[in-house]
Amino acid sequence: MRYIDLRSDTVTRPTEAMRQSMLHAEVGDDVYGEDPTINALERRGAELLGKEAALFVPSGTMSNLLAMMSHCQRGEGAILGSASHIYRYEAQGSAVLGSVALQSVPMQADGTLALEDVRAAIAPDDAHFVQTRLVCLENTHNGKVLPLSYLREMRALVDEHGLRLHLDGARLFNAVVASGEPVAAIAAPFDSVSVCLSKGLGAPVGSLLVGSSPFIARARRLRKMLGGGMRQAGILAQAGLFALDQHVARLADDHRRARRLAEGLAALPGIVLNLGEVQTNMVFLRLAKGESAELLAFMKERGILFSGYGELRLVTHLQITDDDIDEVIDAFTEFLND
Ligand SMILES: Cc1ncc(COP(=O)(O)O)c(CN[C@H](C(=O)O)[C@H](C)O)c1O
Repeated sequence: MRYIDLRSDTVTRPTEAMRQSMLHAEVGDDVYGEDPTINALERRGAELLGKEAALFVPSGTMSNLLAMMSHCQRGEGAILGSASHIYRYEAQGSAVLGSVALQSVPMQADGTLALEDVRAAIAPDDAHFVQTRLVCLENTHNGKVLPLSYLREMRALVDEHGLRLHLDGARLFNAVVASGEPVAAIAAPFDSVSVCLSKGLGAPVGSLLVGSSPFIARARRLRKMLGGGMRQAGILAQAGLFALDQHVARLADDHRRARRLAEGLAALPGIVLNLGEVQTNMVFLRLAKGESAELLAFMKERGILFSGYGELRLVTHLQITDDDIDEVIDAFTEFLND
């Protein structure tokens, strides 16, 4: 059965054209630095984001973990949002494996961290406290784009305190396409950026961690320590190169479909949805009454998948078509009329 799978943009599958491109990728042993396709992808990532170097990593979770462990020594602290992926959905790996103290602050509705909350969370230089070293942001966060002006304000704050700034840019290119800002401009305020190739960009595997040469050299050693050293992974890196060439501009299609889905659902009685929050490929909604579990079961029977507990999340991506959007709106209409 073909599902209309709106659970996440992590479910994207390589297109036939991407597979063909992967088939002929040149490969080598990446632990020796000899995989020409991985080397090309890392160069491309560094150039695109305006940084010195980049590292191809098997997942966004590992990419963020390497960033945290490369910026922070054992016992140092990182300030991040209480609803951020690093804090909530990466098994607190940077605390468990990197001994990084996670200093969470509330996230604003728009995905930002209030500057005053971050300032207040910076530990005093006193042996009773951790030494705060890093601040982490996420862009997009739950599909929302952080304003460039805000990123620059946060840069000024971290500079004021001699801290570093990391971006979990799992969906950075969604932010680029939605904002019209060049990717290098969004990356500029950050010391390091993690970018997922395996979400909306449609590669089967992988992320790029981008930063200074010394930072990436340390991250590369830590990746090996964590067992992330790869061999002939140029086959996967080629998918990343293909995605950067062919799948960035088309993210606008995902955003358009998410908007159309949100407008269709918002018009239905019994759906609680904030259209203003639909800025890229994610639609969040609640039922005015009734159980989400019942809705999810009803939809699954009709070959429609999405996720969430309480607040439901529907994510458009490469494999979601205009007809799929119509079908989902019709299924919601049927559910609500029952
Ligand atoms: C902002 C952000 N940063 C990092 C990651 C981790 O990427 P992977 O480790 O899955 O490659 C994700 C994955 N997010 C996944 C999803 O959205 O379905 C799940 C929740 O892990 C993410 O959303």
